[in-house]
This record gives sequence, structure tokens and C-alpha cells, in this order.
Amino acid sequence: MRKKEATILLVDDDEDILFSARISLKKYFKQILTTSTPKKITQLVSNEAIDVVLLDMNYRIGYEDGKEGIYWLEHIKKISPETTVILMTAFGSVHLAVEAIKKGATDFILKPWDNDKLYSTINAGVELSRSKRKNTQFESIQQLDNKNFHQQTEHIIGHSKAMTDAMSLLKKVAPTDATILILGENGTGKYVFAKELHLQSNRSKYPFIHVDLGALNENLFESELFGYTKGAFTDAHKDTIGRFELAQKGTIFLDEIGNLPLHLQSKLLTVIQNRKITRLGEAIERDIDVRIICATNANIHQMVTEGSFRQDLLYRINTIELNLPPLRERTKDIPLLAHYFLNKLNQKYRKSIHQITPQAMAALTAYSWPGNIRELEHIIERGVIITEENAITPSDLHFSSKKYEATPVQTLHLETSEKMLIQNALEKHQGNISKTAKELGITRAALYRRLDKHQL
Ligand SMILES: Nc1ncnc2c1ncn2[C@@H]1O[C@H](COP(=O)(O)OP(=O)(O)OP(=O)(O)O)[C@@H](O)[C@H]1O
Repeated sequence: MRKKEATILLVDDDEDILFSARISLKKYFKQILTTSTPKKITQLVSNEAIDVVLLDMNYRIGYEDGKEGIYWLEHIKKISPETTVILMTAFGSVHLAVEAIKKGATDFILKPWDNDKLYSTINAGVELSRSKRKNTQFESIQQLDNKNFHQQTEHIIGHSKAMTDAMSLLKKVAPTDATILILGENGTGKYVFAKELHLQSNRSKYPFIHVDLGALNENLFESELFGYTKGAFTDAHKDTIGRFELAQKGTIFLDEIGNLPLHLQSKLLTVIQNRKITRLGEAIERDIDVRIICATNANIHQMVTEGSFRQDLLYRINTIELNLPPLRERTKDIPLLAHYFLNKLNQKYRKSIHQITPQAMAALTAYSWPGNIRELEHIIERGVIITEENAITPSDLHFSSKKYEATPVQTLHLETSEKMLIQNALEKHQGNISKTAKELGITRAALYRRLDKHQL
């Protein structure tokens, strides 16, 4: 029989009882922890996701009133409401067990127990705790008003060298627990890569939690990331777990890390170093087992030089750096991405536009894409909505006029300058070949030859 992935904690001051319960349960469950000192309960329950605690009612000789058992039961339920508590009691004190059930225990076992009964009671407790944990996690994740719940993963599209390099690095590092820093301008796919790293890791069946650090104000930082207990501050109406705990065994994606002020950077550094968090209003440290992925569009190395980002934090988060180049530096991917979005949006709007005309594609390839892939998707979406043909033409493409300004030619290399000039002119005339050729002072045929040469 395969052992069930579950952690059971046995608490009794009688070592013989611990020994025999452990022997009979370890055949069925992966991890059996024992302690004869109830004072260790706090540390054990806050450090591990314990499914079931089998708890004795009395610990001090001469005290048989079960008050200690009830105290520890309430304590466990406070620290970890999802843990199932099952009490052990001697025949004759069943009334105590009934009181304990009213206080939150799930069941009780009479000593001496029958091994089959012990197994079936604990097994039912494991199932109960799992379903509670799933529900809490599901509800909390659903409440996060960010990408966690709403955004499905995209396929990673791209066959330029930059993208294939990034994807092969992703494959290599995904199964490790290395911290990864994803760098790239807005809309280059940092979220998509972070999610894919999670999906290709051994943590994929656990949560992926996205935190936009740029959107968290300073007051919210601790309560959102570490959680809080009821009454910790005015609006703390109930115990709430933070995002680090929500990501337990999974991945936390700390987005826009470059926006974190210095004093919060040091708090984050402490958490990353110690892998422990403390909920606001509570004095218990809880272990966190999460993989950390960070991202920023800022020039983080320059920020370190300027003193606005801590170097020690950077070293903690960038074991591997993954650079996502802007779209204008991988124009080869534009046709592929444009068709991918066209297909997707045809389905969304129930349309059947199957072509992007060569002129429209030339305009797309020539544009400078300050908003990168996100902007490309928006422009195609707009095109799909407004086109009256069964193809997207240059007049369906609405680039924002400011972003239309020609990119200044910053190189003296003749071939590169020529390519950039052509791109600028195409962009200005939205891919219209005649107007572009006229602007450049060459014939249409000469322009076509150059488009071919520069693979535009
Ligand atoms: N390689 C890709 N293939 C397909 N779609 C992609 C790719 N990269 C990004 N996208 C799409 O582009 C949009 C922006 O991507 P994403 O949110 O991952 O970018 P980001 O770098 O995290 O942006 P920001 O910095 O603004 O948060 C999303 O709709 C995403 O699905």
C-alpha cells in the first residue's frame, strides 16, 4: 500500500503510547511527528502544514480534568484552523471528549485503541483537513484582485534567437529551486515566463501567487504578504493568511520589485534569507516553503549603483537572470505573434479574418512597440473589431500617434541606418508602400528589394 502524503502529529506525555501509535500509523502516512511536550505544539504546527493532530487530554499527573487538552485544542485551531484535531481519552471521560468536540475537535479515540479504528479515524481527519485547506486557499486566491485568478497562461510564442535562448534557459532552470529575476520592458512577457517556470517546475500542482509590489502601498505590504490575525489593526475582522503562506509549496511571483522602497526591501530580504514569516498581531514565526521569482522593468543594476536598490537583496533574487528583449529587437517574432493573436481574437469575436495584408505586416514590423507584446495584442484586437474586410489592412491599424514618432537613427553603420530609416518611414505611413517609397526618395521596386534584403 502506498503511503498517503500526509503529516500527522502525535502529542502524549506517555512515550509508550507515542511509540505504538507511530508504529501503527507510519505504514499509512508519509510523515509522523511525535512530541511528549505540548509546549512544542506551537512550533510544530506553525512550521509544517500538519493534517491531523492526535492529542492527549491530560499531561500533568493528578490532573485528569482535560483542561490542558482543551487549551491546546483551541491553540492549534487558532494557529492552523485547517488542521484536524482528534483527541485521545480514557474510557470514563467521554464527557470531556464531547466538550472538546464542541470546541472544534473533529473526533475522539478511546484508549486503548483498536489499530483499524485509529487508522480510519485519522484517515478521515486527513481528508477533512485537505478539503478545508483547498477551500481556504481557493477562496483567498479568488479574492486577490490580480492576475492570479483571471489570467490563463499564454503559449509562449517566438522563434527569434532571443526567444529561443530565453526558452531554453527557462527549461533548464524551471525544475530547480533557484531564485529567478526576469528583466524586461513592460509587456515583454515577464508574467508569462514566470507562470511557465512554475508550470514546468516540481511545484506545479501547488499555487502560483502573483504579487504586484508596485500596487501595494507601504501599509499593505506586511498585511498582504505576511497575513494578520483578527484585531491586529482596525480593519482586521478575521484571521487572514498572507500571500507567502498562500504560495506554500508553490511559487510566489514578486512583480515590479524595482518599485519597492528601501525600508521594505530590507523586510523582504529578511524573509527571503530566513524563509520565515510572522503574521501581523501574532508572535509565532511560520516556515515558508516557496520558490521565489521576481521581475522588474527597471534597470535594477543601475539602481544598485545609485543606491536605490539593495545589492544584498539583488544577490538573493538573481541567482539566474532571464532577459526578455523588447519586441523591436526581435522583429522576426512579429508576424508569428500577430497571427497567433489574430486566431485567438477571431475566436473571441467570432470573426473569420484570416489575413494580415503584406502592407499591414510591414507596418507592424516597422513600428517601435513601446508597449511590446501587450500593445501588439491590443492593436490586432482593435483591427479585428473594426475591419470591414476579411483581412487586416494598414488602415485598421491604429498606432498611438506619439509612439509614431520616428526612432532616431543612432548608428553610423550604413546597412543598419538604412534599415532603421526604412522602418521609420514605413511606420509613419502605416505600411503604405507608395508613400514610404516617395518619402525615402526611391521607387516602389527599389523599396521592395530593400524590404527583402532587410527581412522587413
Ligand atoms: N511570448 C509570448 N507569446 C504570446 N503572448 C505573449 C508572450 N509574451 C507576452 N505575451 C502576452 O503579452 C501580454 C503581456 O505579457 P505579460 O503580462 O507577461 O508582460 P509583462 O512583461 O509581465 O508586463 P508588465 O511589465 O506590464 O507587467 C499578455 O497578454 C501576454 O499573454
